[in-house]
Amino acid sequence: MALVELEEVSFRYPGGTLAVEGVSLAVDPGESVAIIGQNGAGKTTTVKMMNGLLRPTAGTVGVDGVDTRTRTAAQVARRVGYVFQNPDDQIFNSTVRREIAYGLRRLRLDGKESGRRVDEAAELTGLRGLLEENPHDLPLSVRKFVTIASVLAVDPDAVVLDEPTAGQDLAGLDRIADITSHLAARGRAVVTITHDMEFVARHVERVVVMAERRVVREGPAAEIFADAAAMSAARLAQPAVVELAARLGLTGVGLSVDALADALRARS
Ligand SMILES: Nc1ncnc2c1ncn2[C@@H]1O[C@H](COP(=O)(O)OP(=O)(O)OP(=O)(O)O)[C@@H](O)[C@H]1O
Repeated sequence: MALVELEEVSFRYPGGTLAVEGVSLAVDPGESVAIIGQNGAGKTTTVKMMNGLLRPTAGTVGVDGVDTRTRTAAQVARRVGYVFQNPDDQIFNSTVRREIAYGLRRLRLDGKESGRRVDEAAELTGLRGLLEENPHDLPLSVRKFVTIASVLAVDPDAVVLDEPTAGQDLAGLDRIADITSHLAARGRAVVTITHDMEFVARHVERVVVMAERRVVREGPAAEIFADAAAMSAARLAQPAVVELAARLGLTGVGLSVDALADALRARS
């Protein structure tokens, strides 16, 4: 059974904007999925429904087969964690330690287990030396890791990362890739919303393309990126390695620079 399943889901904001229309989408335990698409395509609204922050105005969202409408947002968040696009929408505690520990209060863990979870999440996100800092004094790229750590500490079955790579330098990108690998190794599902096609090409298996409120294409990353017409219709740029391979007339090369270099050597 899928861990998260959206069936014919639509969402209209109270102001009247129809943001998502007829979306069906399933995420299996342990899989890594990227949702890509132009601004305003409905990506954030879709994932907010996965974690119970928003309830669909039509259709159903199931987590482990249970309709999210029958659960509180806190109960759904325990299973599907959501890291906000803007850390400042999520952070409100006065130290990094308190911020990471905040979501654990609902889990009624003993002090030792709670401390262990905070330390592990801080280690994974590079925050070990910053636990007593006020998160609001830290740069945006680090605040993003604070929000990731607070979701990791809860250890949900699925983690949704909304634009995790925005504003990150190379070390930050590597750290995000390490975090997603760590989650995969633990059998957790990861759903990433991103405009960073290079990151998707390197680290994500399955891609869902959204355009104008709907899912317009989904499949293995290599297949989607090779479909120039679909990418262009969704107003998305192909990763450089895919575009270069196509221009060189090399097909089926995949998404890695190494594979492209091998294919070129083999041809010459
Ligand atoms: N709180 C809100 N109230 C009203 N309309 C909203 C709200 N949030 C988003 N929208 C609208 O819903 C539509 C979909 O927005 P959404 O944020 O889901 O798209 P997105 O694909 O995540 O875009 P981006 O890449 O810019 O984050 C847009 O037209 C947006 O303006």
